[in-house]
Amino acid sequence: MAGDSYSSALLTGAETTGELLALSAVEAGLRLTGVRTGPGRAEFRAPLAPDSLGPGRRLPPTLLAVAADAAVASAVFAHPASSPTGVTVELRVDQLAPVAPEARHLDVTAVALGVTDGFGSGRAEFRDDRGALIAHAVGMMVGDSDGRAPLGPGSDARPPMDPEAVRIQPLGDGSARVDVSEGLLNSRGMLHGGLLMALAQLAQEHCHATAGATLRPLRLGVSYLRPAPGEGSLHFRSEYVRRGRRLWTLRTEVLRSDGTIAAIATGTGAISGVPVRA
Ligand SMILES: CC(C)(COP(=O)(O)OP(=O)(O)OC[C@H]1O[C@@H](n2cnc3c(N)ncnc32)[C@H](O)[C@@H]1OP(=O)(O)O)[C@@H](O)C(=O)NCCC(=O)NCCSC(=O)Cc1ccccc1
Repeated sequence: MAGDSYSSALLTGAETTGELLALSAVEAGLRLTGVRTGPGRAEFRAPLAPDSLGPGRRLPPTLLAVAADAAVASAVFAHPASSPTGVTVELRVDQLAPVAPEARHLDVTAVALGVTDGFGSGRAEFRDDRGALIAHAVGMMVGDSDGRAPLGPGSDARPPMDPEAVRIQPLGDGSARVDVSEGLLNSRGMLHGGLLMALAQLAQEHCHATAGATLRPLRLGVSYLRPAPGEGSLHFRSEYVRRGRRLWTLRTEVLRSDGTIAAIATGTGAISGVPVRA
């Protein structure tokens, strides 16, 4: 399958998204597999290695963000009223609870909430294998109904992504740089939307560390304004919106090398370390 196999596999009546995700480099690198799909619905599963969890037994940011994007996109593009292909324009993830110590896999279930005039919204629930609700995501997709071709020359025929490649280069002023490599691209040849969210999370953690604080992430939302190209570098520039006694909100602009904004990420977290204020 070429090009937009991501969603077309769902529409051609595949019983599972496994065939698709086996070919999808980013999802395969995270061992995220499709369990089943149906009209306006998609289910995914990923193993949870005990040593892969973050502080407070949080889901790894990359798995959380990529699974959110993949699940919501799959559900929306599998909706009978949806265009078969398209892109993510808004994605928000709320982290609700830690993963149970004995949990060994993650189940992600997504449903399309509605598709109208080329736009579709969906919601995904993340549960550990004890059934506990860990996180939820909402997203909005826009279909390719205006006839625009995929960006290309993307391809799914790439080796699985190395999760270690999802990293930022911290800069001294609290901002960060990311060199976009081929392993981070989706089938359209642009930076995978879930990976952009994960990189924004890492960039925000770096900014908090520069401010001397540790935060427990509660919510991260990304607006995808323009495609993030599949080569070159991106600059993640962060600025605090508010620093309260319990909650801090940080806004991160993701800038392309031409200076235009590819995305805006807004994250809210709870202070869990003692902040050092200027
Ligand atoms: C197109 C739209 C969604 C809506 O735009 P509209 O309101 O209709 O406005 P407009 O048409 O003015 O375009 C706005 C700007 O965009 C540019 N441009 C647009 N189309 C193209 C093009 N074909 N090629 C090149 N550039 C294009 C256009 O030049 C303009 O730039 P300007 O402002 O003049 O400098 C835009 O917001 C966008 O691309 N956002 C990023 C979405 C994104 O990257 N999502 C994450 C990845 S997807 C994912 O993860 C899910 C998935 C996974 C795996 C596999 C498959 C899916």
